Amino acid sequence: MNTRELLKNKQTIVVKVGSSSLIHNETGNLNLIKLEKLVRELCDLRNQGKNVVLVSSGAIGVGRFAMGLKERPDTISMKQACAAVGQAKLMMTYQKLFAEYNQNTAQILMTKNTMVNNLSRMNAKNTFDELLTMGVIPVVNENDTVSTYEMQFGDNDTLSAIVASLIQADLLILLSDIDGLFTDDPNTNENAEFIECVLTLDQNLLDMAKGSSGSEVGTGGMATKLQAARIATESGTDMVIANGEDMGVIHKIIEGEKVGTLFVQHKNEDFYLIDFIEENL
Ligand SMILES: Nc1ncnc2c1ncn2[C@@H]1O[C@H](COP(=O)(O)OP(=O)(O)O)[C@@H](O)[C@H]1O
Ligand SMILES: N[C@@H](CCC(=O)OP(=O)(O)O)C(=O)O
Repeated sequence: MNTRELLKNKQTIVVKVGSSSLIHNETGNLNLIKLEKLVRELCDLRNQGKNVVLVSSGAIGVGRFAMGLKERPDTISMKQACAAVGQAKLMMTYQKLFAEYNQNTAQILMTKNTMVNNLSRMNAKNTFDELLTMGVIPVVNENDTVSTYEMQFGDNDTLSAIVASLIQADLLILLSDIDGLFTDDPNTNENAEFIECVLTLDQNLLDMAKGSSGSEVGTGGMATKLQAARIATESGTDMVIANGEDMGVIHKIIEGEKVGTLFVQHKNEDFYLIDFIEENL
């Protein structure tokens, strides 16, 4: 059986969706068609008996639109205020859409402290485990409203890999505005070539990922996605980066189709998530 075929057997799946996949670039408002399709795909995974966690960005972008801000907020307090407005709106929209399929959801907002503090981490893990046992889909985001630099993950690519590692998920899917990893940023280099599968994350590969985002609302570009790949694969979780333009890509991945870039897990017994967070984030 090839590596793609093995994705059919994944039982606990974390799906991360970036702001660029949820928000219309032209207007800054929510793309309800995409959200609706995302929700349908996730509910179908639940119908297949799989455990599902959604890590959703978009709080700051949605809040910015609601407040009528033309520019990206650049101060911490402005970002926090936008996130406070936007997270509530985002969650309200998710709950409405999930309710159409009778699917319960829960909101989990995390900071770096949630992970580095032993008690908080254990509480978070217990909550995830209990929710998944009850068939709920947790919707996770960074707690941007209270996060300042010292306690921030800073991007949801990293956060989603941390969540996948915490709950020992067997697959992490990052949905972005790009088909996967290329040899260079295809938005600036037309000769960039698509990479279908990555077995080893070496320096050569890390150098291909540029940090700047391709959209008005995204954060971190490809660099944070490769950092996520390191956390996931060393924790024993396969990871796929795919294009969220068509949310149908989720079932294609689970059916073993060759879409997106697959990073094959190679569990490293010497990889300690908390050490990694303290040393790198
Ligand atoms: N090597 C690379 N391969 C693919 N995309 C890259 C690469 N380097 C940089 N990028 C950029 O990363 C962007 C995706 O990241 P980002 O905008 O943060 O999306 P998201 O909101 O989905 O997290 C792409 O649109 C692309 O411009
Ligand atoms: N926590 C922030 C998003 C941070 C982030 O990583 O954004 P993205 O690059 O769009 O996944 C928010 O909800 O606006």
